Amino acid sequence: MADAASSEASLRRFLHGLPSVDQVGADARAATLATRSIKTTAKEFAIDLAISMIDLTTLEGQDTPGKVRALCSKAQRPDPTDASVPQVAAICVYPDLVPVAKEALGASGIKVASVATAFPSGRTSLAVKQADTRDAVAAGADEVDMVIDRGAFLSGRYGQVFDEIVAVKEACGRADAVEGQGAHLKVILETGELVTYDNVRRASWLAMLAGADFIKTSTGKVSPAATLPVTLVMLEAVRDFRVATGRQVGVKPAGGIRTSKDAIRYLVLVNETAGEDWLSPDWFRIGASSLLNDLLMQRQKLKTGYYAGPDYFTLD
Ligand SMILES: O=C[C@H](O)COP(=O)(O)O
Repeated sequence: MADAASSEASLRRFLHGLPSVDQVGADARAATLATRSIKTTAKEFAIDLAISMIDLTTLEGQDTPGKVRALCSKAQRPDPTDASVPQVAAICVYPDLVPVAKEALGASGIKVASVATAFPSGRTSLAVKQADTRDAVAAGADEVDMVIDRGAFLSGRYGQVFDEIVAVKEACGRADAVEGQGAHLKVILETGELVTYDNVRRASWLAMLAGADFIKTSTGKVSPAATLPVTLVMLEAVRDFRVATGRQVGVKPAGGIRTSKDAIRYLVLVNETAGEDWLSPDWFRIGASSLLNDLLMQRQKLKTGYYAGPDYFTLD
C-alpha cells in the first residue's frame, strides 16, 4: 500500500489494478436499497441522525454575514419551539465568512467547514490553493473542503492530484496544534465530472492514500451532484480502505439532497455498505442547503400527526 503512493507509475498501476465497478450492479443495488421501508420508530431515529449529520451549507456569491449568522442560529436550534431537535454537525461557508460563523457558533460544538482551493473549479496555482487553505484555517475553520483538479485526474496525472492533496493537507495544520491535529480535510471528487464509476473508485482511493479525512461527492455546482450509486461506490472504497490500512475515512454526499426520504435512503446505504461504524457525524455527513426544513417537517408530522407547513420554520 505504501508503495502505491511512491511514484506516478506505481500509483497508476495500483489505481488501475483496482477491481472494475459493475455499473449495472451498483445501480441496481442502490435502487433496491432505496425502496427499503423502515418502521416509524426507526424513522424518528433516522431523522434525528440525519439532522445531526448535516453540513448546513451556504455557498452563494450573495452570502452576507447576516445570512451566515441566521444560519448559525438555525444550526444550533433548528426548531426554536422544540429543544429536543439535535443541532447540525457543521456550517459550511466560503473562507471569508469563517470568522463570522466561528463567532456565531461559539462553544456550541458545531464545526465550521470552509470550502477552499479555488472552490468550485479548483483552477488556480497550488501556491494559491495552499494560501486559501491556510487563510481559512487561520480564521478558525475546523474542516476544509477542497476540490481535486479534475482536469489532471482525467488526463491520468494522478501524481499531481496526489501531491496537491498532500500539500493542502499540510496547509490544514494549525500553528498551535499538535502534529496531525489540524483542520480535517474533506476531498471533493466532483463525481459529476468523473464520467465513470471506475474513476469514482480510483479518485476515492487516490484521495484516501494522499491523506483525506473525508471523501465528498460534489461541490453542488455541477450536475449531477450526489447520487446513491456514486455514494455506494465511495462507501465501498472507504470500507475496503479500512480493511487494507486500518484507517477509517468519512464520506460526504453533497448537492441536491433536499428531502427526508432522500436523506434516509443515504442512511440505509451507509448501514448496508460501509456498516454501522459509519453511522455517526464523525464519519458521515450530508452537505445540504435546504434539507433541514424537510427533516423538521417530517419530524413534526411523526410526533404530532400533522404537518406544520414550510412557513412555520425559518428559511434554510
Ligand atoms: O456542499 C453542499 C452543497 O453545495 C449544497 O448543495 P445543495 O444546495 O444542492 O443542497
